[in-house]
Amino acid sequence: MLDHPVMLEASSAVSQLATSSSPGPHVEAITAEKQRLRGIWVPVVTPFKDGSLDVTALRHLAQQLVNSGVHGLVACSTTGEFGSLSTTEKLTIIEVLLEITDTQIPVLMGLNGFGTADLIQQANMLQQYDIFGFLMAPPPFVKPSQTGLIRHFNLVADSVNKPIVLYNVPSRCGVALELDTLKALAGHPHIIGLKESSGSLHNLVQAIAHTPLNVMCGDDALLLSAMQYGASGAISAAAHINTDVFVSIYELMHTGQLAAAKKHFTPYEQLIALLFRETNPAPLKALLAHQRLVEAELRLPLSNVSVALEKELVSTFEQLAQGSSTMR
Ligand SMILES: O=C(O)C1=N[C@H](C(=O)O)C[C@H](O)C1
Repeated sequence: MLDHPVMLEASSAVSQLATSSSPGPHVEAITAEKQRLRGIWVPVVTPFKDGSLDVTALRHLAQQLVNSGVHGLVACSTTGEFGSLSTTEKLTIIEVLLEITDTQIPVLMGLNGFGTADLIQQANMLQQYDIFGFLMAPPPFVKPSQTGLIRHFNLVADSVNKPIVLYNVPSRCGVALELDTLKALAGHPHIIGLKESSGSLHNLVQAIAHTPLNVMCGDDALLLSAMQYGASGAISAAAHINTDVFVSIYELMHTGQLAAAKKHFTPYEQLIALLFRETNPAPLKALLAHQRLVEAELRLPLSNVSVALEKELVSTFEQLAQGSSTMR
């Protein structure tokens, strides 16, 4: 792969950056951006129709999320089926989300790949867009050591002039970002946050207590507990559904109204469990298709949920809709 001229360039950038780690003049701006990493951020599903990117549905869905008061959007994350998207499709998605948010709401971009040099190259191309920053997990399948991860993330962070939000999701990556690794990475001026999706409240609390990172809950079922312990908000796939309710829950928690937040959140617990019973985003797409927001179409190897789960999702959603007139 390194024979390609662009890859050679990126590889030499890696060697140069390995010895330097000086923050640039944009560091103060990045510190200000940290204030924006809060609230309910939605990792937007990628709508497909007859095998192609459904730009009309994406535009409509994004507009609906913005109208519902969401604090940020994430493009091309796990929920966005990044692994099945071409570079051209990723750029179209970014363009659509930036057009709809019109600089009013930050858009984070999933930065995914296997090798450091490749990620640096991708990041340099993507940062020409007016995105907020990058959401970055450890490379899946590779299982680097924690030392390797620290060098990897620092080199990518050195090469960009935008914020990076780390993404701890060992179930998908095969390796965790351990606390000492987070502490080390938090020293980089561009690394401002963590999406904690290990499913462990303990890990989330440790990251909040021992690092300066803004910690976003990445496990929808833990939203309330995470915020009780000081999470800045959530990057929540479930918040595609009745987004305004999730925004209200965040606002209530943010203002210390736990009982009221609980009253809103409890009815959603069953729906959240169903949304993750089969691999996200298949259940979510089934429910969004029921709402006629997207087609129930995924790209292989992801496939549609079972008929039984689809029925359960729809009936749980309808029950929520019936109860919502009193809750909203
Ligand atoms: O794509 C995301 O961002 C999220 N992905 C998680 C997953 O699919 O494992 C779930 C979380 O709600 C957000």
